[in-house]
Amino acid sequence: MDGPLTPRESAKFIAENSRDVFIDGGGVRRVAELLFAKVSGPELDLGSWKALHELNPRAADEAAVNWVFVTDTLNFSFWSEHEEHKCLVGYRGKTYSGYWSLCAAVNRALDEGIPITSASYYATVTLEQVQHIFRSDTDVPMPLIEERHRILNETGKILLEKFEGSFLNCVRKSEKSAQKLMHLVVESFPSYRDVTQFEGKRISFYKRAQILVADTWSVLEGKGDGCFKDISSITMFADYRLPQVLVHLGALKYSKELLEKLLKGEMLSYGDRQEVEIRGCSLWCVELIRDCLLELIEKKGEKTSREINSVLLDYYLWDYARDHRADMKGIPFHHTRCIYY
Ligand SMILES: Nc1nc2c(c(CN[C@H]3C=C[C@H](O)[C@@H]3O)cn2[C@@H]2O[C@H](COP(=O)(O)O)[C@@H](O)[C@H]2O)c(=O)[nH]1
Repeated sequence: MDGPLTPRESAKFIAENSRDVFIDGGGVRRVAELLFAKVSGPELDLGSWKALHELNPRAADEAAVNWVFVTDTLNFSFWSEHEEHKCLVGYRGKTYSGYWSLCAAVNRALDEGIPITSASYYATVTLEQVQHIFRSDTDVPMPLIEERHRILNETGKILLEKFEGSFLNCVRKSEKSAQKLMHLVVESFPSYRDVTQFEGKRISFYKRAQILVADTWSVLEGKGDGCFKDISSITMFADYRLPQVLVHLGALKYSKELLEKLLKGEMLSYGDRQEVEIRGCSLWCVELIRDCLLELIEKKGEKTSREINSVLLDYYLWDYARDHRADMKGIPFHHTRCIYY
């Protein structure tokens, strides 16, 4: 049986058939212009992955690659039903929420001498140990903690069996191809198989596999084993924050019916038509923004040796969403509880 459409093909197909989510051409151009002003700045640069984020590893060694692997294996579903009542993790004097609470908990465990990034440890870690490692400073635990435990055991065992316990061996098997690495990850690790149906076709988003490839590229600083010649083929990562920021910036629009549903905080299930339309149109929207930005650079003759790709645009927009949380208060994000994003 053929594999699913690639994430890019999936997104195009969804955008062409979407009923409740729409891409706004004017908004796409405005976001491209916002990004054009940053094109020579520090944010749209590979180095920002370390420079702007104190919890990310400083090193570019095997331990750092294994830090990225365990973190992206658990990189899903941090949202809470009530924004003011959520999981928080204090680390080195700062309090972290959402995705960063995961990274803070991993670094706290390492400081406590718990080898949470070692497959030989997390392949057999117990639920109680996982609950301790990812404990919250509030009475709201990290969501899906049992699923996180199951996935750690499953993923650790496979990494030991197939890749001698180190994700760097998986990277090296991909011969510096981002696509080969993404597919090797999806074939080897079941929890990364972010695949569903739309209008009778099998489609893929591979959100965690794509961000894993991107974060591996970033932690290795685009050099050596991380010098992926085809990194530009990786698309944005279809999570629940990017749609919110794209609506906030006017590049994406929801139908009245869908907006009302989201404002009520109604849950959407993984694979629901509207959930797929939100993820697919967001992905396609970022592809169009990238195309528009590259045209602007060409037209205005902005001399930049720098590579502009969907990964760097995604990182920038995700960080923008983080930094503009207050401005985005009125813009709902869709609530889907799953292990894929
Ligand atoms: N599209 C996209 N989705 C991303 C990320 C990241 C973390 N990447 C950072 C690390 C290094 C880079 O420089 C990035 O700054 C997490 N997520 C997703 O967001 C959601 C969590 O959101 P909140 O509840 O607000 O923390 C959840 O689905 C999670 O899977 C990204 O970069 N892009």
